[in-house]
Amino acid sequence: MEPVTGQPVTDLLAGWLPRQRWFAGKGREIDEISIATATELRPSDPAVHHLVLAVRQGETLDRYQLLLGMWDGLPERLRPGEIGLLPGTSRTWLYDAAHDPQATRILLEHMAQGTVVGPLEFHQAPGMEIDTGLDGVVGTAEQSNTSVIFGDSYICKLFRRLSPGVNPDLEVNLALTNLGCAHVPAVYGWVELEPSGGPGLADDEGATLALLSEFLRTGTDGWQLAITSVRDWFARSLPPGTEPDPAIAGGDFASESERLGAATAAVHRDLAAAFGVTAQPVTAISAAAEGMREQLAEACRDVPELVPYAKAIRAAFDEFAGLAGSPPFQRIHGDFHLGQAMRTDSGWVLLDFEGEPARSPGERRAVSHPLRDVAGMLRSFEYAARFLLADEEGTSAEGARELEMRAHTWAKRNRSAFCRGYAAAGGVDPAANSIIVRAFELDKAVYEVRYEARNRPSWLHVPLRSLAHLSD
Ligand SMILES: Nc1ncnc2c1ncn2[C@@H]1O[C@H](COP(=O)(O)OP(=O)(O)O)[C@@H](O)[C@H]1O
Ligand SMILES: O=P(O)(O)O[C@H]1O[C@H](CO)[C@@H](O[C@H]2O[C@H](CO)[C@@H](O)[C@H](O)[C@H]2O)[C@H](O)[C@H]1O
Repeated sequence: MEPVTGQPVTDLLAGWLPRQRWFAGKGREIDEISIATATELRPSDPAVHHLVLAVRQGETLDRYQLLLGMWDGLPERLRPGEIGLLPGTSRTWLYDAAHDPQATRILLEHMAQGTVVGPLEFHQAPGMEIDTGLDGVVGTAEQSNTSVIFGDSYICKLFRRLSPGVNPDLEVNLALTNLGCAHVPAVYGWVELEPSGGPGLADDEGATLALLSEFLRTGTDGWQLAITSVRDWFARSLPPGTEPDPAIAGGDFASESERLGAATAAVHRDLAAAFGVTAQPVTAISAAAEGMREQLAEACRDVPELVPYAKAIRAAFDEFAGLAGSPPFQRIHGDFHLGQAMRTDSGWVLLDFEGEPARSPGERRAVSHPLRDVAGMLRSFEYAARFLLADEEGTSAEGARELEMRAHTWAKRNRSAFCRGYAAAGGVDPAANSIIVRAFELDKAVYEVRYEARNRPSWLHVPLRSLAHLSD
């Protein structure tokens, strides 16, 4: 294989990276890319190298992983991963080998054998046996990383932006699998970058590179189920004089929401058992409120559309800060929304315990109030109910009012059902802690405003519209 570490390759990657969904530094200039580690996994036909790229953007140094494939003449089936022609050659193509079953199978083989290749440590979970005879296909879900699905058996998440230390998704899934929790996918294996994995690394903690989990063959993600229900409710014609009640819609989702609430409480209970519960000093709530205020100030600087709501949001944070007591904090999901839960034939399964992509590794693993997850899911019901409203902008004022009212009734019904299920299964009762829930919801909506402005500007109206209601 030709050298993969030269300037022409990094120049090519500098053009390709910002076009990737998973690249977290969009909108900021790339000052420098260097190759921190390059590990040959296969010498030829196709050659496959595992790369850790160190990407400097201003003060920020991020690390990303890439399975880099190289072919003479790229076959059509690998076009989705095309990076470009290796400069100085006329037919040697570089491509993202996550799209190549021949390359991704190597990951399974190494995990099954528990091999160490250079700085890469492959692991098979205790008591599991990985079938290495399966072809991998890149998943099509909207996601922050890249997942490769192997037959009906496994899904392997390649963490793209590497955070130092063990990734909480691996840490939590492994701990809950060991406890026998029925609401997370079983862990089959993982890959780690050993500490001090090469030049250009900002730390010496190593990183989790990949997580191989049970593929939930019968699963449908909660977001898809919820928006199907919303669409059904929006399309339903109501006989004149009928009270608009989403319970009568064919696609009513409330009993699923209630079961999802119960599954969330069960996962919180297992997280507390696995990682413990820590009584916080009386200052914990005011410290959390301070974090919320800081995020709000930064978000207002980044997204001016948020400014009109800031005063009311700050007032809710102040009310939260004034609460007395020392709440028990514990590990939580951290970025809980409908897309992070799958309904399978045996119930709800929670996914992706990585926390919010924009938070620091320390924040993602920090203990917090479990109602923060509840608030995350409540925001998601708002999203599901409201994101379709923008599509209806051509409708009359009366039609728009009707849809707004339907969105409101759908969200209210499903929010209540989720909270009911959560409390009935032993979770902290959201209804009895409305100041806390409201502050966490507003904090999440502020995060979302920033997230949407950076990643999906056409969705920015969704959290902004909610803020108009929430900050009333
Ligand atoms: N174990 C699994 N079985 C089936 N599908 C899964 C599984 N884990 C994740 N998915 C699908 O992949 C999507 C993205 O997964 P997620 O862990 O949230 O990735 P990311 O952290 O990259 O956003 C999920 O919304 C779901 O549709
Ligand atoms: O799933 P990720 O860990 O990548 O989470 C990020 O992306 C989510 C969107 O894909 C984003 O979630 C927001 O949009 C969802 C609808 O697509 C909605 O259900 C959520 O409530 C809303 O927060 C999440 O915030 C972000 O961290």
